[in-house]
Order: sequence, then C-alpha cells, then structure tokens
Amino acid sequence: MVENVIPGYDFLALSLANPTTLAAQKFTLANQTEVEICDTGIIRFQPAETTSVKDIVLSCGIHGNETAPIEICAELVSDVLQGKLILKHRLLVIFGNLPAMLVGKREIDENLNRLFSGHHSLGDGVMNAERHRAKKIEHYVSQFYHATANTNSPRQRMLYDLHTAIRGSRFEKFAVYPFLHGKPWHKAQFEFLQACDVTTVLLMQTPASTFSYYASNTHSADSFTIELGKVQPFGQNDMERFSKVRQTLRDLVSLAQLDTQPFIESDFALYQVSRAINKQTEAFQLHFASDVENFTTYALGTLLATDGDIEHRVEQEGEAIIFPNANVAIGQRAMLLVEPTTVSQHLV
Ligand SMILES: O=C(O)CCC(=O)N[C@@H](CCC(=O)O)C(=O)O
Ligand SMILES: [Zn+2]
Repeated sequence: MVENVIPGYDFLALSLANPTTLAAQKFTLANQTEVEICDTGIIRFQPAETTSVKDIVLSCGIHGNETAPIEICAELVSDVLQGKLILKHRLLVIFGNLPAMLVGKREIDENLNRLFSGHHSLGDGVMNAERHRAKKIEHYVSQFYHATANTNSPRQRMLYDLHTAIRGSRFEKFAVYPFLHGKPWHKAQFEFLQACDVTTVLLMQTPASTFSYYASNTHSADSFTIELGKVQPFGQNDMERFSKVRQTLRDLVSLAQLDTQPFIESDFALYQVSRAINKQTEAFQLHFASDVENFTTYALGTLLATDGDIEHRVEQEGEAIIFPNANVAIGQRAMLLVEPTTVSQHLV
C-alpha cells in the first residue's frame, strides 16, 4: 500500500515531483502507525502507541537551498514509512519551499521565513506562492497541535525548524531561541540541543515573523531555528558532521524520553541580540568579505555596513556579527549584532 502511494518510500521525491499540490491521503502502516499526507511536502504520523505525550514538528527547506536538513528529514520520513523507525510520539514533518528546492534557491519571490504569524496576509495579501505556503503551513501546524489540545493528560509541543547558514560560522551549528516575552528558558531544551551537538544558542529579544517564533508564541511550543552548517547543493553535505543531530531526532520521535546530559551553562556559548540592522535603501552594503564567518568580532568603531548615508559601526566591545546579508528586501533584517550573555538567572 505505502509503495503505491509513495514510490520508493521517498516522500521528498514525490513532493518535488508535485511542488505546488498533492492530494491528501490517509493510510496505515503494517505497524499500525497512521499516516496522512496533508499536502505536498507535509506529512503527519500518528503512532499506534497510546502513551505518546509529545506532539513534534520537524521542518526543513523553509529556504530551498538549505539541503542538509532536507536530507536529514527525508531519511527520517522514509525510515518511518518503511517501518525501520517506530514512532512513540505524534509527528508532523514539513518540507517548506519545494519550488525553491527545485531551482536550488533560498526563495522564489519572498523569504518564506518572514511570513509567519499572519505576515503572509499583510500588505498586498496572499499574492505569491511563498505567502500561500506560509498560510498553509500555519494551518497544518495549528490542526496538528489542536487535535490533542483537549486530551486530559498534559502534552509537550515542540517544533524544530532546521536550516543551514549562508556563511561559514565560528560555531558550525547553532540555535536561535525565539523571544519568550519574559518567560523562562527551558533547561531540557538546552540539553536536547547539546545532544544534537548544538551548544551555541542565540537568545532573541523581540518578536519575529519567523516559523520558530510563530510556533513558540502562537502554540506555546518549545521551538528553535537550528542552523546546521553551511549551505551546500543536494548530495554534497558531509552527513557525518550531522550524526548527533540525526540520531537525536530519531531518538526524540521514537523513545519515551531522551537520555541527555544535565545542563551546565559553561558547556554553552550563549549570545543575545544587541542590535538588529534592517536594510533601508538599495544602497545597503556590507564592508567585510563574503567569507567572513558568523560570530566574527571586530574592534570598536569598525565600519561594518553602510546604507546610503548611514554608517553601521561596532558600538560595543565583543559585539559579533551574525546573518549578514545585503541581498534582502528593503525593511528586512540585513545583519544582527550579538553579545555574550547568560541564562542561569531565568531557567526552569
Ligand atoms: O545565514 C543566513 O544569513 C541565514 C540563515 C537562515 O536562514 N537563518 C534564519 C534564522 C531565523 C531566526 O532568526 O530564527 C532566517 O534568517 O530565516
Ligand atoms: Zn534558512
């Protein structure tokens, strides 16, 4: 049955062959896991196991050229479909921007990761494929979480949105912890990240239109953007570098509890955003080379970027650059400046 619906157990290939739409379908695996294709690139699993307490969303390819996470998720989905990986918890897997994957680009018309929390419908409204996709993704995530919202036992929601960075990084893997509006950070989440070999975490200080902020703020999910290395074409990722994250994600969905190391703050490099620099004019220019890595620091006063007449310089000792990108839409984030911080004072 599965092979008739998803040839070769390859849901990614089926989705890429149907990048705009795929008819919804439901079927059951031999191990009694219920599978629902919600739409192209969006697949939901309900395990036979009734002691499931976690509602887990994994997403990748929100930017079409960020291939390592796409390969990781495709492998995991295929193994579930083949019965090689038996789920303990409910799981929704999202392959975000299929048309952009097909052409190896970050986006087609607009950055999908700036369209969540209803931003898909602002301004000119839902007028391009990325806006439609963001709206659909929000719909399926809401449906997934709401399906168990009235059950009596407490459930844990999580959403891990897997990306890769455009540049190299002083820390190859790092996570973005969305702004929690004053709520405490979760020790167990740092422990999960460490199990994934991610020990650099950037704590955001403001709301955002990203997918991870949407999941955190709208659905109270434990949620992160997780950056896994640098953008590479499909098939050119050294998957050995991701062995810990691959295994931890498999354990997360298939075991009752993850076996993690206790949180020790000194194991982590923690940063908070000191400033966000938004592009204001088409003249925006970075004043360092394209191979300068994320988390690089410069001396006080160094000119980092100009935007017409505006000069952006290092204002604080130890301020590091992250996600510098001159090629963004006017009004959008062109770079973050971050500084070391701690979490122990506000951690549960
Ligand atoms: O390397 C870059 O410049 C961008 C990599 C990337 O796509 N990062 C995400 C971070 C989302 C967040 O802030 O949570 C993005 O820019 O969308
Ligand atoms: Zn990305």
